Amino acid sequence: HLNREMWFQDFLPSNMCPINAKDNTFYGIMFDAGSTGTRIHIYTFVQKSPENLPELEGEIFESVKPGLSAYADQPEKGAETVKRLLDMAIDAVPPHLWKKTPVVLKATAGLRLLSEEKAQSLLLEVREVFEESPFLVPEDCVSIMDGSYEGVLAWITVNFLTGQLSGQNQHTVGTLDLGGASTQITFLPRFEETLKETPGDFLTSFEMFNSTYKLYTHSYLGFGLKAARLATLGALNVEAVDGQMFRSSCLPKQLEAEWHFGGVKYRYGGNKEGETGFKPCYLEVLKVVKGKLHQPEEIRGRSFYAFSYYYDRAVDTNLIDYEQGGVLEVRDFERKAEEVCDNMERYNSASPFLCMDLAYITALLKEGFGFRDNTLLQLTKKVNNIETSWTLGATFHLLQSLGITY
Ligand SMILES: O=c1[nH]cnc2c1ncn2[C@@H]1O[C@H](COP(=O)(O)OP(=O)(O)O)[C@@H](O)[C@H]1O
Ligand SMILES: [Ca+2]
Repeated sequence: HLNREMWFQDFLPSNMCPINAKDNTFYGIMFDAGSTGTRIHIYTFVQKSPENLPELEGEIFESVKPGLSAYADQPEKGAETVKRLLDMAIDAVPPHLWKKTPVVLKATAGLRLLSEEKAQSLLLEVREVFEESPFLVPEDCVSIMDGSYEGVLAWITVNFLTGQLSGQNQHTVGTLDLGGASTQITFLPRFEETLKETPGDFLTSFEMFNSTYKLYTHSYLGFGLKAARLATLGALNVEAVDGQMFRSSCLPKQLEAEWHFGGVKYRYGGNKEGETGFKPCYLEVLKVVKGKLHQPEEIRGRSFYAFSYYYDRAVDTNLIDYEQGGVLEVRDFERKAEEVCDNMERYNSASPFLCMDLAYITALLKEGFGFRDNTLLQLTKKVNNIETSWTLGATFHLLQSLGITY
């Protein structure tokens, strides 16, 4: 369970407090070592006077691909990618504040799936990079984050940015994060019934503004979009993948190609002789999710914020605008999956996995979590120009635990 500190009361969304003079600026650096990429988030906070609350002023964001787990056998090279991103922070943070600016890296599903030994040697190399930097390096500066934190911290970010964690009328929103290797669902249950019928390890409590929030949250390892591709192909947890050809009705008939994920090379292709298209494809992806996820009744009637690969695939298929995002219904993903899967030749300039990805997203939402066709999804990349990522929630926690904010 999360600790029950009240770490939010010192922060207000910057749009709620007009910014005047920058009397006192401070920074926090959070690295997201995701399964498909490594990202740096450099947050700027302004504390105008001791009695005023610090405000989140802005963010500098940069990312590199692939993620650390692709360097499982070359940890030093992996750490080098982190170093290059950290050099950005050297430029962004004024020298006199370097020593007061904490830097932390949290890894998610990519490293969770590696062997303990390989993951630890990667983290060790990153730690050395941090220790050689001029920044404040806390004791626990590099780690693999627990999946339940990932969901809760993203929920905090979104609800903080939308102003739901302050003031009276709090209408918190649930969050859906679809990563490469894992996926998270998080919401604040409104009904006693939900708490009763939910397994204990899906509930996480914490306190803020003198209220205790008991969140429903779960991270499904192996249910991220890229892990789901492997599962659909039947290549997940297969010992000797070398040379083996994995085929699917979700891929263009004539396709034969190679794909690298998590340091492993996979050969995959279409159903040359057999069926292709939405119907057979949906049956394939259904096997990956059916009966594998907990379905809280309450989410059927609620709307959710969705980001990461939900956002990316909606952009790729023109369901939403890249800059604006937008509101979709679950059935919009299904319609688009049908359109793409039944016309793969027309979409062959896009990723060969587009049909599989859309079919999987549809199956995950409908058959996995149990959402309705008309459940509303707010697709969001940024709120007030800040990335919707667990990293902001993690930075609040970090600053509070270091006593940088009171
Ligand atoms: O800061 C961010 N802003 C927006 N999207 C992000 C951010 N960080 C990660 N993503 C999205 O997350 C997805 C990749 O997931 P990731 O590599 O984090 O896998 P994981 O969460 O399973 O470890 C991509 O869709 C990527 O665009
Ligand atoms: Ca992620």
